[in-house]
Amino acid sequence: MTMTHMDANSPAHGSHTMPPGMIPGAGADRPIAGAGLPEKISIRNLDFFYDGYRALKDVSMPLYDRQVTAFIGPSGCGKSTLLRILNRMYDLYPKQVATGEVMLDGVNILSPKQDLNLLRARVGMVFQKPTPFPMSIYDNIAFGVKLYEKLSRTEMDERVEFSLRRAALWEEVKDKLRQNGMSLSGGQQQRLCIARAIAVKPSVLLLDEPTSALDPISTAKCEELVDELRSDYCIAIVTHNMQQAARISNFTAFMYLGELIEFGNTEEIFTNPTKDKTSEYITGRFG
Ligand SMILES: Nc1ncnc2c1ncn2[C@@H]1O[C@H](COP(=O)(O)OP(=O)(O)OP(=O)(O)O)[C@@H](O)[C@H]1O
Repeated sequence: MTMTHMDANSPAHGSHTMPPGMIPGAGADRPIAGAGLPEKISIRNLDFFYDGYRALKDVSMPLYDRQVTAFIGPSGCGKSTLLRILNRMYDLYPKQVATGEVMLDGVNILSPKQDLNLLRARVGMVFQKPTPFPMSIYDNIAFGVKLYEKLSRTEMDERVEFSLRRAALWEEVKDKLRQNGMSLSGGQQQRLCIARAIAVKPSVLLLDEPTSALDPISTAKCEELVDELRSDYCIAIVTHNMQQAARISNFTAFMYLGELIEFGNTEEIFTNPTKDKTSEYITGRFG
């Protein structure tokens, strides 16, 4: 695959007829890293406001299918805000508004017509702190599934096993499925949350600093898991840990003060960034 840079800092002019692998307004619409890969999500001219405060400014970027994209940047640059838009988490708060387009499989999920329950099944989210429900390991998984599907007992058993296996937790919990999910270790709880997200058959997984509350061994396990999951899902991960971004992502988006400064192939971003700001950040000169 030929990797070239894009100029994500250029003003974007939304076009709906852009060939795949081009970003509207990216320089002279040059090909970008990942050209030719299928875009699961296309973010176009996205602005976000917290009660009038503009936290995201004209962000445009692709999230490729079966690839991991890391959002990096200093505290407050808008990483979590961007992630939370991708499953319309912000909709819970009346004074938070997104404008622009977030196309998921070609459909704008920012549209008021978007069914939010359906969206959140297709776009699963895992938070920084493990958040198992205060119920059994089995029910932690089954609870969400029941909201969307009517499964027989056998089918549900199979779904629970499938999800726990996929989250690399099955071997550790298969003999104690009726035990409370809160009794697991932090790392196991986080994998349970990943299993819970997987159980409703999403195609996108959003991970908001999923390892920042974990010890090094649990972190390594979680990173291995992300590596395995990339073959089936489009994954976006917010991380403060640049080594982690370099280890596990295929693409990296560097953000600063609500703007997307640079997007590209992770190796290129870390070894040969095009923007001074990116270079300053990844070499630890600020942030
Ligand atoms: N609920 C809120 N109300 C008002 N402003 C907010 C709210 N949440 C975030 N912001 C502001 O939006 C901007 C982006 O915040 P966001 O949490 O997305 O940044 P971040 O890059 O994820 O930061 P961190 O790495 O510290 O988690 C910041 O200026 C922040 O102060």
